[in-house]
Amino acid sequence: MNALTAIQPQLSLGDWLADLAVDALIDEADLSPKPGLVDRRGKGAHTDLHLGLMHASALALWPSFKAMAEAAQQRGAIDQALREDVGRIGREGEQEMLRVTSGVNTHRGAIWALGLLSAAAALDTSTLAPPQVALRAARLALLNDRAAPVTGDSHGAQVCRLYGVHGAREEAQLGFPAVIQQALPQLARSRAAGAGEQNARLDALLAIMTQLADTCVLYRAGMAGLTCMQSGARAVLAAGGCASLDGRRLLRDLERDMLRLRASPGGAADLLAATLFLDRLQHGLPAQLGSL
Ligand SMILES: CC(C)(COP(=O)(O)OP(=O)(O)OC[C@H]1O[C@@H](n2cnc3c(N)ncnc32)[C@H](O[C@H]2O[C@H](COP(=O)(O)OP(=O)(O)OP(=O)(O)O)[C@@H](O)[C@H]2O)[C@@H]1O)[C@@H](O)C(=O)NCCC(=O)NCCS
Ligand SMILES: Nc1ncnc2[nH]cnc12
Repeated sequence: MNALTAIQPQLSLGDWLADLAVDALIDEADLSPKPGLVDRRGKGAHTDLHLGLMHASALALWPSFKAMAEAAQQRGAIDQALREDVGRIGREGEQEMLRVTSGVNTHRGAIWALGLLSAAAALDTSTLAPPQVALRAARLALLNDRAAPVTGDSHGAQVCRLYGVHGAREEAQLGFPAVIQQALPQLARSRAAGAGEQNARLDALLAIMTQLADTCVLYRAGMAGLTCMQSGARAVLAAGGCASLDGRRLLRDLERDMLRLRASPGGAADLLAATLFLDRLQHGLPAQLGSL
């Protein structure tokens, strides 16, 4: 032990991954101006959500993310037992979220995405590059959770049937293509172009929105709403992104259209949080953790 380690608090891998997950959720919620979503300016297209609730929900999920990471560390392999541990902890996390928010669904999709990614990261800390972590999360998501209630009546399941699209489950099972192929490359491009961190993150959100079948948007605003979201996001990026004047004007137009349709891209918001999580994770373990 040296003078530095003596004054530093002990940090476990589970603590660190839960910190990253909660930070990603809070950074996503705070990022502004996001079209249709809760941000620092207000409630977006929602009546029952606000920024304080998003923060309270994110903080309440810390123990669940830690528990999912620890389960992965203890099991040490992608198998049925780990899948069912993660499913059980995720469902308990959902209950805690609903308790803290008095029944409002703030982060259902985020528990799923960040829970799988936290477990996937904890499984092998020697390979924390985003594609590898996403691939491990996909392999876990592909396993059947025998304890999961079979209802098929979630909003996501309803619109997936109606429109023949893939929702949150398939996004994870495919290795988070919206994050790996759209958001992270856009984040890097916008940073390299000098956009500034907040604009680069907004551009990453828009990159997700250009392609995603966001079941929240489909449920509230149908295919017309989804088309509006995707084409509006494409227009902003084609005009130079959120750091450009033309891009900002088009972002305002997109927000106006989303609010008119009552459309909220909650799925895209969750995947932005997943993007921010993987972006930080790839810088590796902090010194306090040492080699695991
Ligand atoms: C496999 C599950 C993710 C369940 O998926 P399913 O599609 O069956 O269920 P939904 O209840 O619809 O939840 C999916 C949530 O995922 C987000 N999402 C949407 N589209 C996508 C997409 N294409 N890719 C990735 N993620 C996506 C989205 O979450 C966000 O939106 C929520 C807020 O939306 P809001 O507009 O308020 O909608 P509602 O409150 O539902 O209604 P209205 O207000 O419109 O009336 C917010 O939560 C964001 O996070 C979707 O909501 C998995 O969750 C599962 O299996 N759950 C069962 C329990 C379990 O076993 N959990 C363990 C998992 S580790
Ligand atoms: N900022 C946000 N606004 C609305 N729904 C969300 N789901 C996840 N993040 C969200």
